Amino acid sequence: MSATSGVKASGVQTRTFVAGGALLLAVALPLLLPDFGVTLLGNIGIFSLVALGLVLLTGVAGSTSFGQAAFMGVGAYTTAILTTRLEWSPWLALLAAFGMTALVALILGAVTLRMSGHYLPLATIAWGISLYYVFGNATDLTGGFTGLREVPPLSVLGVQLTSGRTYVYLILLIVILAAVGVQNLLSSRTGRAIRALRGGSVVAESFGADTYWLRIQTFLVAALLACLAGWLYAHFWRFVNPTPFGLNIGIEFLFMAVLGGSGFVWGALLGAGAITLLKNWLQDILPALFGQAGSYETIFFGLLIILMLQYSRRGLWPILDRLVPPRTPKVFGQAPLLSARSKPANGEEVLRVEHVVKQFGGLRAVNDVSFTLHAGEILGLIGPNGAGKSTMFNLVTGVNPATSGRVVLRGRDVTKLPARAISRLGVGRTFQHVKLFPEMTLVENAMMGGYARARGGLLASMLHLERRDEASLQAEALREIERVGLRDQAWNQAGNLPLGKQRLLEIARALVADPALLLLDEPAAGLRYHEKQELATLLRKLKAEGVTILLVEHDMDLVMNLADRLVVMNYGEKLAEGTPAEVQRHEGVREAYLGGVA
Ligand SMILES: Nc1ncnc2c1ncn2[C@@H]1O[C@H](COP(=O)(O)OP(=O)(O)OP(=O)(O)O)[C@@H](O)[C@H]1O
Repeated sequence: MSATSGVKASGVQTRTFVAGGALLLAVALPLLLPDFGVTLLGNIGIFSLVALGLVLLTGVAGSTSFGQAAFMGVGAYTTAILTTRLEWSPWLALLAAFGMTALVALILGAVTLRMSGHYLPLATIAWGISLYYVFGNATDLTGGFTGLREVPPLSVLGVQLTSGRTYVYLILLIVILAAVGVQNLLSSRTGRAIRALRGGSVVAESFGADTYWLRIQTFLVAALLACLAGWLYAHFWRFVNPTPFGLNIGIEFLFMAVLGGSGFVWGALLGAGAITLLKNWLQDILPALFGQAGSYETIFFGLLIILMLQYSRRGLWPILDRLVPPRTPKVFGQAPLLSARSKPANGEEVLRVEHVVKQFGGLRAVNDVSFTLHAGEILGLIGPNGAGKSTMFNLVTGVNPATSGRVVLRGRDVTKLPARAISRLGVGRTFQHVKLFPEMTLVENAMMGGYARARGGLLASMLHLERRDEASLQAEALREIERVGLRDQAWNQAGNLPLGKQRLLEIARALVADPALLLLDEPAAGLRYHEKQELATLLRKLKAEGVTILLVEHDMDLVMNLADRLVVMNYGEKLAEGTPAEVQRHEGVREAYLGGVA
C-alpha cells in the first residue's frame, strides 16, 4: 500500500491540468487583450504582489497591516527619484528600495510585534497616513501632489520594455515566482511555524520557534513584496504621484486578500483580479447611475466585505478549490535520520524543582514546591481543581517564569529560560486543551514537533532548498504517528480525528521533538473508557522504551495504575509525595482530595 493510499491520483492530474490551463491563459492573455485590457492585467499583477504579502501576513500569520500601499509607495518613489533625478539604473534603485523598505519594516515590526493586540495595525495606519503626506509635501524631491514624470522604462537583458504587452509578461513572471515562493514557504518547517502564529505563540514556542522573529520576518516579506509591486508600478506607468499609495488603497489591498481568500496564496491573485475589475466597472456605471461623480465603489466594497465576512469568511478561493479533487500530500521517499539527542541513563535525574513559588498578584498559585523526576520514570502530578498543577507545568516548560525557586533540567538551571529554549533542551509537551491545526494533515501537525531538529530558514524554504531536512522530518513524523497507533490516518486532516486520537497525535508531535522529558497535561480529559485504555497502553509502551514522563491528570484510576510516584498538590502547596500506594494511605490526601476514591 502506498504511503498516501486513499488520496486519488486523479487529484494530481486534474490540478496539474488546471494549473497548466491557467499558465497558458496567462501567456495568451497579453496577446489577446486590447491595450486597455493589458493595462488592467498589468495592474492586477502588480496588486497581486501586495495582496500576496497580506495573505502571508494577515491570512496566515494573523497580523493586520493597513500600510502596504505606503510600502508600495516607498518602492515606487525610491525608483522614480533615483532614476529620474540621479539617473540610476532601475535595478540598482530596486535594491535601494528594498533597503529602505526593510529598514522601515524592521523598525515598525520591532516596536510593535512584541506587543499583543492592535499595535501593529495602528502603527501601519499611522505609517500609511504620514507617508502619504510626505509623498505629497516633499515637493522638491517627489514633485508633490502632481508627482514625478518620465520615469524610464525597464530594460531586461538589454531590451527596453516600452510596450505594455512585453512589460506585462515581466509582471506575470514575477507574480508567479513570488506566489510559488510563498507557497513553498508555507509548506516548509518555517511555514508551519508561521501558520501556527495565528492561534498565538504558545505552540510554536513550545517546539523551539522564536515567534517574535518569525512575525518580524513575515512582516518584512509582506513589505518587500509591496515594495516590489511599487517598483514595477513606477516603471509600468512611468509616472508616480501619491494617490495610489494612500491609506484607502491600503484598505483596498486588505479587501483583495480577504475577498480572494485570506489564507490562500492563489486567492491573492483572485482577489486582486476581482477587486480591480469590479472597481473599474463600478467606476464606470455608478456615477452614471447616481447622476454625479464620486467614489461610490468604496461603499460597494464595504458592503461586499460585510457580506463576505458574514457568509463566506474564508473568501472565494476555497469555493473554487472545492471544484477540483484535493491536493495530494507531498510524500518524500527514504530520508536520512534526524540527529537524536543523548538521553539520560535510566535512573539519572532529569528534572529538579526546588522551592518553586509562583505569585499572581496576591495569589500564590504555587507555594514552595520541590520534587525530582528520574529517567524512565512516570511521575504523576495530581490535586483538586485550582491546586496549581497547570501553573507548575507552565513553570517547568517556561511558559511562565517562577517568582522564586529553581527549575533544573538535566543539571542545567532553566528557571529564567523562555519556552523555546527549554524545548530545545529536550522537553516535549502536550496541552490541556488540544492545540492542533485542524486543516493540516496528521503528518504536518507532527512535523511541527521537530521544528528545532531541522534547518531551513525563510529564504531556503521559499527556494525549496530544505527538502533533505523536510524528508527526514516527515519520516520521523510518520514513525511517531505509527508509534501512537495512527499510521492508517496519517494523511487525513487532524480536525477529522475524535478528541481521544487528537490527544494521541499531540503526543506524537511531542515525540518528534525527541524529548528527554515528556510533559502531558491531562491527556485523558474528555476521553471515553476504551480511549483511556489505549492511552494507558501507549504510555506504558513509552515508559518501557525509556521515555521519562511528567503526567498531570485528574483520572485517579489511570494515574494510580500508571505512575511510579505521585506528587499531590493542594492550594498551591505540596501535600504529599510517594508511590501510589503510599499516597492512597496518606491521611491528609484522603481528607483533602481523594476522599472515597482511595
Ligand atoms: N495567569 C494567571 N493569573 C492569575 N491567576 C492564575 C493564573 N493562572 C492560574 N491562576 C490561578 O492559580 C490557581 C492555580 O491554577 P491552576 O490552573 O494551576 O490549577 P490546576 O491545579 O491546574 O487546576 P485544574 O485542575 O482545574 O486545571 C487558580 O486559583 C487559578 O485561578
